Amino acid sequence: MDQDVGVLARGVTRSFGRFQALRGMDLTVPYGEVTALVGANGAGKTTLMLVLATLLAPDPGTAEVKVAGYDLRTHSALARASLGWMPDTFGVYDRLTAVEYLEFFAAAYRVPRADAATRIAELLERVHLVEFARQPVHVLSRGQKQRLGLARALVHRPKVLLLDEPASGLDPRSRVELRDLLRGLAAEGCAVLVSSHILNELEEIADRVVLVDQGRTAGEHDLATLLASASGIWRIRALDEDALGVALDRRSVPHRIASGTPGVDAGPLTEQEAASLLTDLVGDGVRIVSYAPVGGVLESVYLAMTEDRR
Ligand SMILES: Nc1ncnc2c1ncn2[C@@H]1O[C@H](COP(=O)(O)OP(=O)(O)OP(=O)(O)O)[C@@H](O)[C@H]1O
Repeated sequence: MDQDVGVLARGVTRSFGRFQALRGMDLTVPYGEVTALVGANGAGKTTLMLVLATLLAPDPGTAEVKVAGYDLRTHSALARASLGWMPDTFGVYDRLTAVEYLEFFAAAYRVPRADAATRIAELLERVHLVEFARQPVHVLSRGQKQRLGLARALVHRPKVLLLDEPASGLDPRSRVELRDLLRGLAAEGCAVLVSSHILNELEEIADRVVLVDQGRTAGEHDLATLLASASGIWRIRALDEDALGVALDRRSVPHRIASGTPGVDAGPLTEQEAASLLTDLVGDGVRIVSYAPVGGVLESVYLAMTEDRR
């Protein structure tokens, strides 16, 4: 059964001196899905990623930690060969061209020379860096370097992909492309783990979300279930807001005027309730201009989780 998931971690602990950064982290990253790692600054996301990438040893008390079916404590070289890693900040060798940079990593991962050239051309295409193929890496912008880093992580066709804050330096178009790329890799069977603070975007990328808090896993959720079960406030704008207020009163839906922006905030409502209410309001003849949850679901869950630390 262990072989069937990309990452299986149970009770992972890791200390730096007396400070326990990971206090029992649990995580499953299935193949064919994108799993999001979400948590506040200092929650332990990067530390966990470094452990999974075989760059940091877990403490001896760790119960279980496997990547691609390999126990990291006994078979870390095999695990490393099966995983692609993209750190949040990474060095590039400035004097190399983009192609030379990828050739270097292809050789390090022992990709056969004959395959490497085709693979590199395909990857440059995939991350939209074809025109920079022969340019030295130092001319690339931050976002372009990040895309090169992603190509580097994919050069040996890893089964497990670990990405720490991959969207942080990307412009909106590149983020959409990253999202499509990650969804594509998952569809091809890859197990993808991604950490990010851009919660609304994670909602579109991820199938599952793992919430981490102060070095522990606070919850593992299927995102569709989380979205369906979460109750939130919905901001509604109508051409005639008085008519909207009357209709909401008649249906006993709690609501108030939105502060600092046009519209009415109604709820809390689940997605199901919100969908039914929209149908009812349209049936009542209220002309709706916009209708959307205030903030995302992940954002609400995240804020609730971190509230006591403000
Ligand atoms: N090498 C280290 N030495 C000492 N403490 C460390 C070290 N690396 C991380 N820590 C501590 O471990 C905790 C977790 O850090 P980590 O970088 O994993 O958090 P994070 O969830 O990735 O945060 P962020 O969202 O800010 O990137 C922090 O309190 C940090 O100060």
